[in-house]
Amino acid sequence: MVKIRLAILGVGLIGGSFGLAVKDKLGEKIYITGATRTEESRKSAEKMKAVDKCYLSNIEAAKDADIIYLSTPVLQMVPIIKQILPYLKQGAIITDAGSTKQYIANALHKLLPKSIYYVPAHPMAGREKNGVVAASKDLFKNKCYVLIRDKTMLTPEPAMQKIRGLIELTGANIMELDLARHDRCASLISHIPHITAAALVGLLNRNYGDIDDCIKLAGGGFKDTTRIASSNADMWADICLSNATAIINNLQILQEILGEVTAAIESKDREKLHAYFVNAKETRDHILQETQNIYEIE
Ligand SMILES: NC(=O)c1ccc[n+]([C@@H]2O[C@H](COP(=O)([O-])OP(=O)(O)OC[C@H]3O[C@@H](n4cnc5c(N)ncnc54)[C@H](O)[C@@H]3O)[C@@H](O)[C@H]2O)c1
Ligand SMILES: O=C(O)C(=O)C[C@]1(C(=O)O)C=C[C@@H](O)C=C1
Repeated sequence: MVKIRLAILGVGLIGGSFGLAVKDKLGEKIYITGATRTEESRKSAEKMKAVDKCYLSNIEAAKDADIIYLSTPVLQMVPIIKQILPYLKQGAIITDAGSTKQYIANALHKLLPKSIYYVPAHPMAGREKNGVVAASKDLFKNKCYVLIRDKTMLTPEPAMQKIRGLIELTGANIMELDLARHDRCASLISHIPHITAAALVGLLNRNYGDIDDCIKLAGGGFKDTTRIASSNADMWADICLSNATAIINNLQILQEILGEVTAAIESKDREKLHAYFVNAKETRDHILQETQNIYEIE
């Protein structure tokens, strides 16, 4: 039986969940190697059966692989490719789960020989917990998984289809986007919300004298808007630096919006404040209606 050989570099929440999902569907038809940085996570990855064999070396994990799945923080990915490139098989396909896409794609465009292919992708699913112990085979089920198709990329169609086929095994809904649109949209729908959630917690920190009473007061509002502030700092620092233009642009717009609200409160402009909340409610209700299927499943 011909086995697909998959290497997952960075077996954490996302890499571990991907391993569990494809192993669940392919069983003995796939052999999965993994790489982690610590002995503890190496052992956990094997114990959870997210991979068949886990190494503390990216080269060991990647050298015989047909497909390489990168799931480390974004800024680790290019150095890892440089490290493993001399050991990769001809025809190997690299894909990644990074939350930003232009930075990695531009770097790999310059780096990869014609015989190694790159298919950028991004699962729009996750949790505020990290590490393989938080992984689950159903993490991507019914969630959006972006596959990048971009005219600047020379990826052959069979390589695209191979990665599409693997992603389909996770039960995700695949959506195609180009690089620039992906990074713009991800900044709005994911990156700015994370930065803002952290800012709400930062605001509390700046009023530290009141923190005990604030926590006693906390209802759903704080919890609902700050769950994602518990996410992995390593991952988010890399996302901010690798999608800087879109993030800075949208943060400036957000500051303008907050400036308008501040001015409306200062000038006691009730009509403006009312319109601010009406617009937000209408837009969010519309979004919920559009994405009803996703929310019903949850
Ligand atoms: N968490 C989410 O919600 C989410 C969702 C979609 C995509 N992503 C992206 O997926 C990637 C992984 O995120 P995660 O949430 O799984 O993080 P994680 O911390 O759970 O896992 C990352 C793993 O990579 C390992 N690692 C880091 N540097 C390494 C290196 N140089 N060599 C080998 N292993 C290394 C870490 O030890 C860890 O096991 C990131 O690029 C992130 O942007 C995250
Ligand atoms: O649900 C969560 O905890 C997430 O934050 C997941 C989330 C998101 O913003 O939606 C976070 C980053 C990823 O790149 C993709 C998905």
